[in-house]
Amino acid sequence: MARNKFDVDENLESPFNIKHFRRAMIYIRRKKKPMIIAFLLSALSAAISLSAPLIMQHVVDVTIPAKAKGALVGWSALMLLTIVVSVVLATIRSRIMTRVGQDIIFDIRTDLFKHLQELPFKYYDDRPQGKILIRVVNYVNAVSDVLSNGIINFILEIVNLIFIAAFMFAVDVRLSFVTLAGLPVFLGIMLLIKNKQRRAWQAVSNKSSNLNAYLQESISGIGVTQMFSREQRNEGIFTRLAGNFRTEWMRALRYNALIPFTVDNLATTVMTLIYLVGLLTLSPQDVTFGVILAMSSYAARFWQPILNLSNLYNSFINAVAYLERIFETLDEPVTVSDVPGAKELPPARGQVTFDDVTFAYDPGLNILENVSFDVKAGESVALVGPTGAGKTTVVNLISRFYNLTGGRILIDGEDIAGVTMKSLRSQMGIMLQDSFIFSGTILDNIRYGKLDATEEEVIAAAKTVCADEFIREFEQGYMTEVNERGSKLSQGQRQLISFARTLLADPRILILDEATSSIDAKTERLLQKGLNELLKGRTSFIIAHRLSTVKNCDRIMYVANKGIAESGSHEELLARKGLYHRLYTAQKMEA
Ligand SMILES: Nc1ncnc2c1ncn2[C@@H]1O[C@H](COP(=O)(O)OP(=O)(O)OP(=O)(O)O)[C@@H](O)[C@H]1O
Repeated sequence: MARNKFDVDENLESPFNIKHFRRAMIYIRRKKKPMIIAFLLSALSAAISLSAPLIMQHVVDVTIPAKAKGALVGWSALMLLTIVVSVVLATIRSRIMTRVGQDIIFDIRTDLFKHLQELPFKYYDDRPQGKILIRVVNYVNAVSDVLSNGIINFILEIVNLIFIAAFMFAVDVRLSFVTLAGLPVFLGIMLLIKNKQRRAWQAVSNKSSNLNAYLQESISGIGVTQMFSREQRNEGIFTRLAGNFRTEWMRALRYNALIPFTVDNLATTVMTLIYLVGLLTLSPQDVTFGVILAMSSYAARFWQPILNLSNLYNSFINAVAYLERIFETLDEPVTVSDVPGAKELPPARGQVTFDDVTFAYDPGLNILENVSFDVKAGESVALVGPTGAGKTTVVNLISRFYNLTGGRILIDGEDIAGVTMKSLRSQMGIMLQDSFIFSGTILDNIRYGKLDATEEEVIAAAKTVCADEFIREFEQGYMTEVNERGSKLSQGQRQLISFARTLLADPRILILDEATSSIDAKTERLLQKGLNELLKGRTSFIIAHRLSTVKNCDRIMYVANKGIAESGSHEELLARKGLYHRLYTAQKMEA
């Protein structure tokens, strides 16, 4: 059951959690060196630019009244130099930090992808793909700047603030307190909106996730949409989801905009107060024009880092909404994995035993109950039965795509729960009805079964399963580029490629799930020869609705009522005149 359908929001985690940032530090710490360099460059650049008001004060109060033209030129040149140096330093820092930001994106994304590759089928069963994609692509992008520049700028703005305050207090203590008077008001407003703002950004992340999920689903199902002329209806759904996103975005921005608005107004009020208090206390010994000028410049500078800090705070709040989703994915347990001390499954002979196996996808809803059977090495077994009876489930369990609810599955007497996944799956070949084709050449796609296979081996495998002929008909032959999911190829062609891929992998246990259903009768007859080659000496499980394709199997198991209702050879089952007999006669009559 899909836990997070495209129009169902993912649960919001309620309390604000600083642990997400602490955890993000793992990525940031790896970039400690360039970040320290960037920080020092910024601090230097800030300190240099801070000396400008002091120069200005000296020029207004001393150099100009003394009419010292030479000194004036000297001070002007120094001022220019401070500007040039701070710009150069800022540029170098920006280069370093862009790289750091990209490195952090790279690291998080690689970790996410690695983890996603290990997550069990159950994880993918439960959520729309679009909601997974958005985490790896968009969310990681969204947090990169905060985790790189954001951190540096945060420290820098604090240092900047301390510097400015120190310079300010050095010039005039009274006027400095006037400048600080706006701070409590500002902090009060921040505290008031903090939680609402965070929830608003969480809602934005949910709505963009929903939108993405629907978009992804719509693109995947475009054929069905057009066939059933559902375009208008889908457009309506999309518009609704896009509208939800817009509404939440606007709401979140309202909170964000409130902060600079407050800062701007406070800064203006403070400046006015400085002029007012300054002019009221103006005296040649105490508050000179130079002091007022320097103080108003510092006051403007003092509120600038506060504005920057509040903008950074906005970005942090926004990033938390994304970080919690990213870490949630990284924390998703790999429930189907190697147990501690898992051993290698030795090269298998191929005996498969189900020992009292019970299985449920969703707790309490058993699909198989207390199923036991034993398949000898090299035996070919057909699984037949009504739709939804559990045939695919049986073969998915042999490959350990899911954990059992009860019982054991043994290969050559070895419980598959105790062997490494790699050693187990490398000995199994699975061919599904929807053979997946990756973007790349046909050659690459076949070679997927054995990465070090030579071109000759690939061609030999293709020949065995009768794929060689159609591949050569393409202008580029084996080098023909196919798109993701193989949309350039017919379903049957995709299956033949997948047959070749599996043959190349040379598995001991073979699973064919409706693998021949899309191949026409003529090709299937041709393929039968290849298929016989493929099956030779291997244990095989063949799921097929077309009974004509499985009657030669050593054993036929009729899956029904949460277990194996009938088992025997074609002849035996026909003689029994039970479920299989009924199904077979029904199909014969249809033919
Ligand atoms: N990922 C899943 N999550 C929850 N339930 C599932 C999942 N996959 C299958 N099921 C349910 O398990 C039951 C058995 O499904 P399974 O695919 O094994 O049947 P099948 O016999 O192979 O069917 P078919 O002949 O149509 O391919 C069905 O009732 C199905 O609804």
